[in-house]
Amino acid sequence: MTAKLKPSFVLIDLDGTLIDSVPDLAYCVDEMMKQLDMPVRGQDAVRDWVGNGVQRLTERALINSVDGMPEQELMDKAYPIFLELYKDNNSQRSVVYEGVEDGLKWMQAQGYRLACVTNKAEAFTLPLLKAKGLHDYFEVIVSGDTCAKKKPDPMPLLHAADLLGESAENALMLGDSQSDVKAARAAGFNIFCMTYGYNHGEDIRDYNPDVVMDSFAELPNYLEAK
Ligand SMILES: O=C(O)COP(=O)(O)O
Ligand SMILES: [Mg+2]
Repeated sequence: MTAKLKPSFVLIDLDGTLIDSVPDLAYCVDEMMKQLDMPVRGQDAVRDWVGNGVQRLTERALINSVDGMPEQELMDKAYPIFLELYKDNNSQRSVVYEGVEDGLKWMQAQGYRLACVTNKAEAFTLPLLKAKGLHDYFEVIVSGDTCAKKKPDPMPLLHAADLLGESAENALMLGDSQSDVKAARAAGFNIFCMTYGYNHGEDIRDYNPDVVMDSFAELPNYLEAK
């Protein structure tokens, strides 16, 4: 990409983009597995399973695979255990990526309105953003259970645009996964992706985002003041 963009507003993904939440998610997955007398999965496996919400993460942990479904009976037993654990272990092990806070401040100083759009359920999104001091950067927060559909569907992105009262045309999404790229394309947004995030073990470059960045510190290379 050569010319700098001047998007109408900026939507930002949470897990793998703003915050490395895998340490807490993996802790909860492994504690759940122990309670079920099943083998623990570890952070490396969990990192490849994040991005489609906590229900899908629980299903993947139970079958130890990104694809497929567990027996309903096992899921019915496991999911409430995971929810209870994640309620109490939502942020203490999670870390805001380097450069993120300065990048958020920089975008605001350029005149950009910011929204967060995540597949994480609202009961976990809001406490995590608050605990990490990021909540107040966002005018709008759309969680995984805010709309009838999650990313990769464009619905949560378009809902955020609606809540901001902004046109979806020429908006920008910052994300880390193929769900972010697909949702952004379907909504007609530009999409920049972070190399450090989670994309089910695949290189995000294979999904052709407009820009691939190693840090929010690179944003001034691609955005001009509004
Ligand atoms: O999988 C989740 O719970 C959330 O993932 P996201 O913040 O990257 O959308
Ligand atoms: Mg993500």
